Amino acid sequence: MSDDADADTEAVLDALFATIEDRRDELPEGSYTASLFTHEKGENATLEKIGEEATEVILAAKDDDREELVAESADLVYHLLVLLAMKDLTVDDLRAELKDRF
Ligand SMILES: N=c1c2ncn([C@@H]3O[C@H](COP(=O)(O)OP(=O)(O)OP(=O)(O)O)[C@@H](O)[C@H]3O)c2ncn1[C@@H]1O[C@H](COP(=O)(O)O)[C@@H](O)[C@H]1O
Repeated sequence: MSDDADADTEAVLDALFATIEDRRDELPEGSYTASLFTHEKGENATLEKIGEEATEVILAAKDDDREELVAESADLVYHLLVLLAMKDLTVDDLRAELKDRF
Protein backbone atom coordinates (compact mmCIF):
# COMPACT_ATOMS: atom_id res chain seq x y z
CA MET A 1 0.00 0.00 0.00
CA SER A 2 1.36 3.45 -0.92
CA ASP A 3 1.80 6.27 1.61
CA ASP A 4 -1.10 8.06 -0.13
CA ALA A 5 -3.34 5.04 0.29
CA ASP A 6 -2.33 4.84 3.98
CA ALA A 7 -3.20 8.53 4.42
CA ASP A 8 -6.57 8.00 2.68
CA THR A 9 -7.32 5.07 4.97
CA GLU A 10 -6.46 7.08 8.07
CA ALA A 11 -8.69 9.94 6.90
CA VAL A 12 -11.62 7.73 5.92
CA LEU A 13 -13.76 8.48 9.00
CA ASP A 14 -13.51 12.22 8.36
CA ALA A 15 -14.19 11.77 4.64
CA LEU A 16 -17.18 9.50 5.33
CA PHE A 17 -18.58 11.93 7.92
CA ALA A 18 -18.19 14.87 5.53
CA THR A 19 -20.09 12.85 2.89
CA ILE A 20 -22.85 12.04 5.41
CA GLU A 21 -23.21 15.75 6.30
CA ASP A 22 -23.34 16.58 2.60
CA ARG A 23 -26.11 13.98 2.04
CA ARG A 24 -28.01 15.47 5.04
CA ASP A 25 -27.75 18.99 3.65
CA GLU A 26 -28.28 18.24 -0.07
CA LEU A 27 -30.64 15.21 0.11
CA PRO A 28 -29.70 13.84 -3.34
CA GLU A 29 -32.17 11.37 -4.85
CA GLY A 30 -31.19 7.70 -4.79
CA SER A 31 -28.87 8.08 -1.80
CA TYR A 32 -29.49 5.60 1.04
CA THR A 33 -27.81 8.04 3.44
CA ALA A 34 -30.07 10.91 2.33
CA SER A 35 -33.13 8.67 2.80
CA LEU A 36 -32.22 8.28 6.49
CA PHE A 37 -32.53 12.07 6.86
CA THR A 38 -36.02 12.19 5.33
CA HIS A 39 -39.43 10.88 6.35
CA GLU A 40 -38.84 8.07 3.84
CA LYS A 41 -36.83 6.29 6.53
CA GLY A 42 -36.05 8.80 9.27
CA GLU A 43 -34.67 8.70 12.76
CA ASN A 44 -36.52 5.55 13.85
CA ALA A 45 -35.07 3.59 10.90
CA THR A 46 -31.59 4.76 11.84
CA LEU A 47 -32.08 3.75 15.48
CA GLU A 48 -33.46 0.36 14.41
CA LYS A 49 -30.44 -0.15 12.13
CA ILE A 50 -28.08 0.60 15.02
CA GLY A 51 -29.85 -2.06 17.10
CA GLU A 52 -29.75 -4.58 14.24
CA GLU A 53 -26.11 -3.94 13.39
CA ALA A 54 -25.09 -4.17 17.07
CA THR A 55 -26.82 -7.56 17.24
CA GLU A 56 -25.02 -8.66 14.07
CA VAL A 57 -21.69 -7.56 15.59
CA ILE A 58 -22.43 -9.71 18.66
CA LEU A 59 -23.41 -12.74 16.55
CA ALA A 60 -20.27 -12.43 14.39
CA ALA A 61 -18.12 -12.25 17.54
CA LYS A 62 -19.84 -15.29 19.06
CA ASP A 63 -19.26 -17.18 15.77
CA ASP A 64 -15.58 -16.12 15.77
CA ASP A 65 -16.20 -14.85 12.23
CA ARG A 66 -13.54 -12.14 12.01
CA GLU A 67 -14.40 -11.05 8.45
CA GLU A 68 -18.09 -10.69 9.32
CA LEU A 69 -17.16 -8.90 12.55
CA VAL A 70 -15.27 -6.23 10.61
CA ALA A 71 -18.09 -5.88 8.03
CA GLU A 72 -20.83 -5.57 10.68
CA SER A 73 -18.69 -3.17 12.73
CA ALA A 74 -18.39 -0.96 9.64
CA ASP A 75 -22.20 -1.01 9.22
CA LEU A 76 -22.59 -0.09 12.90
CA VAL A 77 -20.05 2.75 12.79
CA TYR A 78 -21.60 4.15 9.60
CA HIS A 79 -25.10 4.23 11.17
CA LEU A 80 -23.70 5.75 14.38
CA LEU A 81 -22.09 8.52 12.31
CA VAL A 82 -25.44 9.12 10.58
CA LEU A 83 -27.10 9.42 14.01
CA LEU A 84 -24.46 11.92 15.19
CA ALA A 85 -25.06 14.02 12.06
CA MET A 86 -28.82 13.79 12.64
CA LYS A 87 -28.33 15.33 16.09
CA ASP A 88 -25.96 18.02 14.76
CA LEU A 89 -23.01 16.38 16.47
CA THR A 90 -19.75 15.65 14.65
CA VAL A 91 -17.06 13.02 14.49
CA ASP A 92 -14.88 15.58 16.29
CA ASP A 93 -17.28 15.48 19.28
CA LEU A 94 -16.75 11.72 19.38
CA ARG A 95 -12.99 12.12 19.04
CA ALA A 96 -12.93 14.72 21.87
CA GLU A 97 -14.92 12.43 24.19
CA LEU A 98 -12.57 9.51 23.51
CA LYS A 99 -9.52 11.74 24.02
CA ASP A 100 -10.88 12.96 27.38
CA ARG A 101 -10.99 9.38 28.57
CA PHE A 102 -7.53 8.48 27.28
N1 LIG B 1 -20.63 3.33 4.51
C1 LIG B 1 -21.78 3.26 4.04
C2 LIG B 1 -22.69 2.23 4.43
N2 LIG B 1 -22.57 1.20 5.29
C3 LIG B 1 -23.76 0.56 5.24
N3 LIG B 1 -24.59 1.17 4.37
C4 LIG B 1 -25.95 0.80 3.98
O1 LIG B 1 -26.64 0.42 5.13
C5 LIG B 1 -27.59 -0.57 4.79
C6 LIG B 1 -27.32 -1.70 5.74
O2 LIG B 1 -28.43 -2.37 5.88
P1 LIG B 1 -28.43 -3.96 5.84
O3 LIG B 1 -27.06 -4.53 5.99
O4 LIG B 1 -29.42 -4.37 6.84
O5 LIG B 1 -28.85 -4.24 4.35
P2 LIG B 1 -30.28 -4.01 3.71
O6 LIG B 1 -31.19 -5.05 4.29
O7 LIG B 1 -30.03 -4.04 2.25
O8 LIG B 1 -30.74 -2.56 4.16
P3 LIG B 1 -32.25 -2.05 4.24
O9 LIG B 1 -32.92 -2.43 2.97
O10 LIG B 1 -32.84 -2.69 5.47
O11 LIG B 1 -32.13 -0.55 4.41
C7 LIG B 1 -27.37 -0.98 3.34
O12 LIG B 1 -28.31 -0.35 2.50
C8 LIG B 1 -25.97 -0.44 3.07
O13 LIG B 1 -25.80 -0.05 1.72
C9 LIG B 1 -23.97 2.21 3.86
N4 LIG B 1 -24.40 3.15 2.94
C10 LIG B 1 -23.54 4.11 2.59
N5 LIG B 1 -22.25 4.19 3.10
C11 LIG B 1 -21.35 5.27 2.65
O14 LIG B 1 -22.07 6.49 2.69
C12 LIG B 1 -21.63 7.35 1.66
C13 LIG B 1 -22.80 7.93 0.94
O15 LIG B 1 -23.45 6.91 0.19
P4 LIG B 1 -24.98 7.01 -0.28
O16 LIG B 1 -25.80 6.49 0.86
O17 LIG B 1 -25.05 6.10 -1.46
O18 LIG B 1 -25.27 8.44 -0.59
C14 LIG B 1 -20.75 6.53 0.71
O19 LIG B 1 -19.44 6.96 0.92
C15 LIG B 1 -20.94 5.08 1.18
O20 LIG B 1 -19.77 4.35 1.12
